[in-house]
Amino acid sequence: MTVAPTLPGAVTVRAPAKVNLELRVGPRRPDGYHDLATVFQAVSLHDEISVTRWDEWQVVPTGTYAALIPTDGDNLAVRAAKLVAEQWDVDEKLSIRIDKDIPVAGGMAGGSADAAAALLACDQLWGLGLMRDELAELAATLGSDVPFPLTGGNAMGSGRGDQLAPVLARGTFHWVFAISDVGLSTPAVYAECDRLRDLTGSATDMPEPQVSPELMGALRSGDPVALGAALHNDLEPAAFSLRPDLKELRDAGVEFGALGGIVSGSGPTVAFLTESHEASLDLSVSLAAADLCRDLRRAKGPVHGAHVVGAPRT
Ligand SMILES: C[C@@](CO)(OP(=O)(O)O)[C@H](O)COP(=O)(O)OP(=O)(O)OC[C@H]1O[C@@H](n2ccc(N)nc2=O)[C@H](O)[C@@H]1O
Ligand SMILES: Nc1ncnc2c1ncn2[C@@H]1O[C@H](COP(=O)(O)OP(=O)(O)O)[C@@H](O)[C@H]1O
Repeated sequence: MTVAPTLPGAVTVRAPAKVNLELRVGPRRPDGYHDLATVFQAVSLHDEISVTRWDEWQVVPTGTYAALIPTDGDNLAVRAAKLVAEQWDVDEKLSIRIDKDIPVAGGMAGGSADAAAALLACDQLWGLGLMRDELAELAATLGSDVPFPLTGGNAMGSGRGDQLAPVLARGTFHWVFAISDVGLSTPAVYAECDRLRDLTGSATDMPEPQVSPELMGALRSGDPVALGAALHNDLEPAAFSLRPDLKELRDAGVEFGALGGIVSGSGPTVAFLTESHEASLDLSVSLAAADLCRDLRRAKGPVHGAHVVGAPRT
C-alpha cells in the first residue's frame, strides 16, 4: 500500500473528546434507542484528521491508539466522508490520515470526533460551503454522539443525545481520565442498563429524563466543588456490573482527593474532576501508584469543537 502524504493539498481538522457531566437515560424505545438528557463537555484530548484526494479509499492511522481502529469502510471517518461524497455527487476518493489520541471504545466519543472532523474536512476540501446545521444533520445520521464534537464547549443533549442546546457556563475544569486496556461496547452497556432495570422493576413509570438544576447551577457559577458533587451517570451501574474493577478505580480516585469521579458515557474510562491543574497532577501520581488502570491522561474542559487547523492555500 502506498501511503498518501499529509501535505500538500490536505485539509486537517482537529476534534475533541467528550465527557458526559450528567447522563440521564429514559426507558428503551421501540427503535432500540433510549431518550437521554445529558450535558456534554468537550475536553482537551484531540484526534486530527487529514484528508487528501487519492485514487482509492484509504485510512492511515497514526498516534497513541492507531492500532485499535478499523482501517476499512467501517471506520467512522470513512463513513462520514462517503456520506458527504454521495450527498453532493462528488466522484472522488480520499486518503484519510487519523492521528488517534482519544481512547478507543472508551466512552469519550473518539469515533464520533473522527466522523465530525471528516465531515468538516470534506466540506473544506470540496468547497461545499455547508452550514453548521447541515453538518449537524449529517452528523446525527452517523451516530447519536457525532453532532456534539462539531459544536464543542458545553451543551445539553436530548433525543438520542443528538439534539443539542447551549448551556450557560463559565470557568475551566481540570480532569484526570483513567483509561482501561479493554473497551466496552456501547450497545452492551445500554442492554445491561435495561437488564438491571428489568430486574428491579425500575423501568416502569420512569419519569422523562431531565438534567438536574444542581449541575446547571454548578456550570453557571464555574464552581468545581459543586460540579464534582453534581456529576451523575445512569449508565454507571451497568458499566460497574460488566466491569466491577471500575468501581474500585472510581472509589480510589475519590479517596485520593478527586472532587468527583464518574464513568465517562458508556465507559470504561473513569473521569475524575479536580480542583486545579496542580491537583490533577497530584491525583495522577496517586492513581499511577495504585496501578488500577492502563493509562492516565490529564485534560481541561471545555474546549472548542471541530476546527480546521491546516488547509492548502487557494
Ligand atoms: C453512551 C453515549 C453517551 O454520550 O456515549 P459513548 O459512551 O458511546 O461515547 C452515547 O449515548 C452513545 O452514542 P453513540 O456511540 O453515537 O451511539 P450510536 O452509534 O448512535 O448507537 C449505538 C447503540 O447505542 C445504543 N444507544 C445509543 C444512543 C441512545 N440514545 N440510546 C441507545 O440505546 C443503541 O443500542 C445503539 O444501537
Ligand atoms: N475512527 C474511529 N475511531 C475509533 N473507533 C472507531 C472509529 N471508526 C469506527 N470505530 C469503532 O467504533 C467503536 C466505538 O469507538 P469510540 O467512538 O472510540 O468509543 P465510544 O463509543 O465508547 O465513545 C470502536 O469499537 C471502533 O471499532
